Amino acid sequence: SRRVSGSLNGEGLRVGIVVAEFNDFITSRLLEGALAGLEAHGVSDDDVTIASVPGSFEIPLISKKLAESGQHDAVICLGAVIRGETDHYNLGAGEATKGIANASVSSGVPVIFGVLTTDTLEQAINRAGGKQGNNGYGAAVAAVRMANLVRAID
Ligand SMILES: O=c1[nH]c(NC[C@H](O)[C@H](O)[C@H](O)CO)c([N+](=O)[O-])c(=O)[nH]1
Repeated sequence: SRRVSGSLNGEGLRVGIVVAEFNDFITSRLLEGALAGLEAHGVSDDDVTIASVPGSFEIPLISKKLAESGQHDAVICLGAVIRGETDHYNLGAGEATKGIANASVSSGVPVIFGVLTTDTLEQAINRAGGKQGNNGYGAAVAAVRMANLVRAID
């Protein structure tokens, strides 16, 4: 049998990042983590494009546009949907998740889900550079691996 895997070598890869401004106390840290992860894996800063959107609900459209542009080998989506009193949480989180998955499958370009969906701000903080690490960094590693895996398969 043959194994096809996505290498961790990000040299030459072009990566788009869509980051939500809502909860920017959290999302700015996710962005820092993602940029650190890309750099640690050899992606040149010149090959990284960052697009800011108002909130996670707007991520699907811009991630789809970046993916379909043909200018990026992967797109990373960063946001923080924190369950507040409003049921905005359920609507936003579900739509963002579905929209991001659709952007990837419909474009054929890896679109990485780096949107925190937590009950509390503390949980989000812990996943944006706190005790549980930084989800942004993990999203960057997934982006490199998926971009290389798609290249290996195509
Ligand atoms: O990214 C988020 N956007 C949120 N709302 C804004 C939404 O994403 C859109 O930007 C807004 O509805 C305008 O379309 C959130 N809440 O309302 O709770 C949230 O927790 N996270």
